[in-house]
Amino acid sequence: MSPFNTISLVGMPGTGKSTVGILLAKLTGLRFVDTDLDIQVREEATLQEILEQHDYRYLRQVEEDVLLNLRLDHALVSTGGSVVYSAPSMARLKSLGPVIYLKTELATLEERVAAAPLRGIASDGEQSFAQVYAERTPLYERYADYILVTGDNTPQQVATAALQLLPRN
Ligand SMILES: Nc1ncnc2c1ncn2[C@@H]1O[C@H](COP(=O)(O)OP(=O)(O)O)[C@@H](O)[C@H]1O
Ligand SMILES: O=C(O)C1=C[C@@H](OP(=O)(O)O)[C@@H](O)[C@H](O)C1
Ligand SMILES: [Mg+2]
Repeated sequence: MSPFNTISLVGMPGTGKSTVGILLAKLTGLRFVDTDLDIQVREEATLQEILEQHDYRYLRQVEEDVLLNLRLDHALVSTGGSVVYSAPSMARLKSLGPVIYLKTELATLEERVAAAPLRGIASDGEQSFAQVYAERTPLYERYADYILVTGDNTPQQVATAALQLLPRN
């Protein structure tokens, strides 16, 4: 039996929540839940289609509905970057277990996101990526139980470092 119940990863798009999350699920013996995928199944549309057919506020609302209703026990939860705009979602995640903020420098994130132009961001289209980073950083820091700076580490190294941060029951 895993010594962990629920562990959540938060952070900017491109920081590695999904990539590191599945590796950390394997290291901890937890199920892997990527809330972005549950949003897509619920809406029968990709995130990009949801953003095109509605707007970022709608995506944030769906994200909150999914976060509040999804089964999250014994799960490593990779969230979408906009989850921190929902206080109820963050309260639920924090009540279930530690929240780890994966922190990556802006320039690295910009490169990763530019390499995948169809991954949408749930923010006002008028905002630059740097403005979104500045707006969200204090939110990630506020909700984080642990802050893990990813640096130049590989996803496997980040997952191993995350495991070392966590207390065991
Ligand atoms: N530690 C890392 N080093 C190099 N590339 C990474 C790292 N973590 C993630 N990536 C790459 O960055 C991109 C975004 O990763 P992803 O896991 O989808 O981020 P998120 O879920 O936080 O948006 C992917 O192409 C992934 O392979
Ligand atoms: O940060 C954001 O606004 C978003 C991040 C995406 O997830 P990742 O953080 O996994 O890229 C996804 O939830 C959606 O496109 C909105
Ligand atoms: Mg992701």
